[in-house]
Amino acid sequence: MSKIFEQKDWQESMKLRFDFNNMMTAYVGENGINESEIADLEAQIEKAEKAMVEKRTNGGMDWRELPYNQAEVVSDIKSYVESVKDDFDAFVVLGIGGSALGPIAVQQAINHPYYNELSKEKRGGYPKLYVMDNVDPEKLVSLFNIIDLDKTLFNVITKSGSTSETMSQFMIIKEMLEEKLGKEESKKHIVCTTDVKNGNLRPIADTEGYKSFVIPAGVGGRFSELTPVGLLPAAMCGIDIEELLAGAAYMDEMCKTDNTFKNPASMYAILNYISMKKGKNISVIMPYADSLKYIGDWYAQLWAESLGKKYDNDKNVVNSGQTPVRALGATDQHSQVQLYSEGPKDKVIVFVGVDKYKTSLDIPKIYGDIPSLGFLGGETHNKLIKTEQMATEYALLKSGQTNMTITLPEVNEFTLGQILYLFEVATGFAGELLNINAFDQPGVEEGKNATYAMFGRPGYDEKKAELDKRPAKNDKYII
Ligand SMILES: O=P(O)(O)OC[C@H]1O[C@](O)(CO)[C@@H](O)[C@@H]1O
Repeated sequence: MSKIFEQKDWQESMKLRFDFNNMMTAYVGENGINESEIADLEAQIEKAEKAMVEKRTNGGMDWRELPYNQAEVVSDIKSYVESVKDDFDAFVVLGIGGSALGPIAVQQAINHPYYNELSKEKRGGYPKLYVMDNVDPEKLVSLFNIIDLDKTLFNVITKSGSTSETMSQFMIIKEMLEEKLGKEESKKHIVCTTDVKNGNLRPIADTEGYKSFVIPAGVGGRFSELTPVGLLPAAMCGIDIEELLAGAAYMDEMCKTDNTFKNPASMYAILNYISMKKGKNISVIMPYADSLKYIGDWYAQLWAESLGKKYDNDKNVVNSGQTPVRALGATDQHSQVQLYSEGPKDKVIVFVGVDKYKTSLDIPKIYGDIPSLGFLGGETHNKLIKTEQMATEYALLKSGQTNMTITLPEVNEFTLGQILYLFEVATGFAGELLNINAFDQPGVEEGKNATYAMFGRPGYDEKKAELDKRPAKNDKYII
């Protein structure tokens, strides 16, 4: 008997739906998009499609093969997890950006919302998960107050192998472990995920004898969730990583068609591209499920770092991109929707809905004598959140604010794999339409280099001299 998720019917029932009616002029009015505007882009769309295929064939987008080429990696991860999970109560990820946001998003989506507070037995025998993605001293010190080093496994994740935030956390923890447990024993408490050869972490892992996993060379940080970057922390929390990859593969099939109106990734990119050209420079992602809240954080890095570029591929200054904003339904209806409804029409709102929540919650049939409360009684929170989502969609439609909805039949590994992969392909496609490089991030270098110079890193004397020449702050402007 095959497992349920391998059954074609079940997969079909778990297919994501992408509804872009409310992006179209026929529905949202003058702020919307006409089909003719999409038709006018035919040549550009064809060029983008060709570039996507070429990049995929020539190794320019290795992340697209991840759903298919990781049988050995998955097996290595699973046997490693089985061999260590009983020894540890906590699994701590040390990473930042693409080396942290995916692991957080997937774990929050799939597991119990209070996973860390459950007993180990209720966690299926898996350790608690903590993700340390900052160098705020208060946070790390506070972690040491609640974990027991003897029972903690640290996963140092860095694609470049050199990120100061991650490597400094590693340095602190390595010394603490060695002081407490001795050099030999502490090795069992560190597992590294990094490039096969580049950066400082690979030689350190090899010399120290740490267990390590590889981030494939052609996969950049924000596209790396489906590599051991995300797969190891997910498997360590009992998440079915084969199912995640199966969902991504399923979405890959959906994204192969050159029929734009059937291709969710290219349509997502096209609609946002046209919107950007019209000055809609904000991309609001608003899931109606707490479990999907952190998908917003992951998406924010993907969309912002990939599309926010000064130059296009022909070296023209374009200052492209859309600012991602994270919101949560229904919570942010009571903080941000006023702006979305009546503020500037400079946004595309992306609702992410769920058909079937993991649980159902009845509202008791009480206060029937108070009509403004009684109407809630006898209903469910499931119906209430769904209704609020539809009502907000309607309100934004009425106010002329372009919006679209992605619906997951359920939140599970298969649907999560689909949405992650959908956003990745859409980002690549948007990059092609914008004629920019969606896979680099030159804009973060200046800040990094200035940090190195101020911190006295060797080789940064020139940058230090440049910084020293910057104008002194004027007291007049400091209150
Ligand atoms: O995985 P790494 O190499 O430590 O990088 C972390 C993050 O830093 C960035 O390079 C930006 O500074 C992101 O692209 C990346 O996800």
